[in-house]
Amino acid sequence: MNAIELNQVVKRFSNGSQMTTLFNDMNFTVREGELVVISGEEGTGKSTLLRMLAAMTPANKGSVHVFGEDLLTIRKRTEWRLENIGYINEEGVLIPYLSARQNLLLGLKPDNPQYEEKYKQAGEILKDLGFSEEKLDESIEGLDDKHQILASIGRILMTRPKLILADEPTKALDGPEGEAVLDRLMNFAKKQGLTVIAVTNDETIRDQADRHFTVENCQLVEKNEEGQLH
Ligand SMILES: Nc1ncnc2c1ncn2[C@@H]1O[C@H](COP(=O)(O)OP(=O)(O)OP(=O)(O)O)[C@@H](O)[C@H]1O
Repeated sequence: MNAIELNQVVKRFSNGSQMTTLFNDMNFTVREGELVVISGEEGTGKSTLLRMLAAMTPANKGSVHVFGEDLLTIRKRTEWRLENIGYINEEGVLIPYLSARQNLLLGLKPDNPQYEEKYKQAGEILKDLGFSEEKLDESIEGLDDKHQILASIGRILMTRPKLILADEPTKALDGPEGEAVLDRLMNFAKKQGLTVIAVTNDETIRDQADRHFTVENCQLVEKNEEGQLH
């Protein structure tokens, strides 16, 4: 099954008397389990694309299907999003005085029958993302920026999303640090067979992706390794 199918999508915004067209008759298909990177200039609509895929903003024309669900007519939008989408951006929300593991377990009481399983799952996710055993139980405020971002990502992965939409989550980190975080995320997704659409200009991460697109002339244009059209 295709994870994503966009057909003839038009997306525009009006700012007063001015109309900005971001996408015009745009088509985009992603298979389940693919890792896709989208890069390109500021303001071309990359974040808007991710928000359309998360049913957070509708297309003006055309059709948007995610895991077979028609996002223009979907009824239980919030539930669907919580069940299927892991939306990762710069704004991680963590409780600073709790540990990374406790943040992943938020809302779950120790007497919940699922607690033990979730406790184990939280540890596994954080270790897969690069946490050492002792860092799992250190409070968030004692962790470096890289581990704080990884913990935010871990919290999103706890909901077992099928589609990860990552909008420059490592913008605040230095090149190699940010790269290491995205690398962990990509490896996690590959191992779990998750589908990923990541917006980043990091070339190393781009090389790890199955496919790479840029937004040009209101279209998603697929690039090969040399940055040329297929
Ligand atoms: N809700 C909105 N209302 C009006 N205009 C909007 C809205 N959301 C986005 N835009 C406009 O659409 C354009 C594209 O924005 P978007 O954030 O999708 O681009 P981007 O490629 O992700 O850029 P960046 O790399 O800066 O995040 C911008 O000019 C922005 O001002």
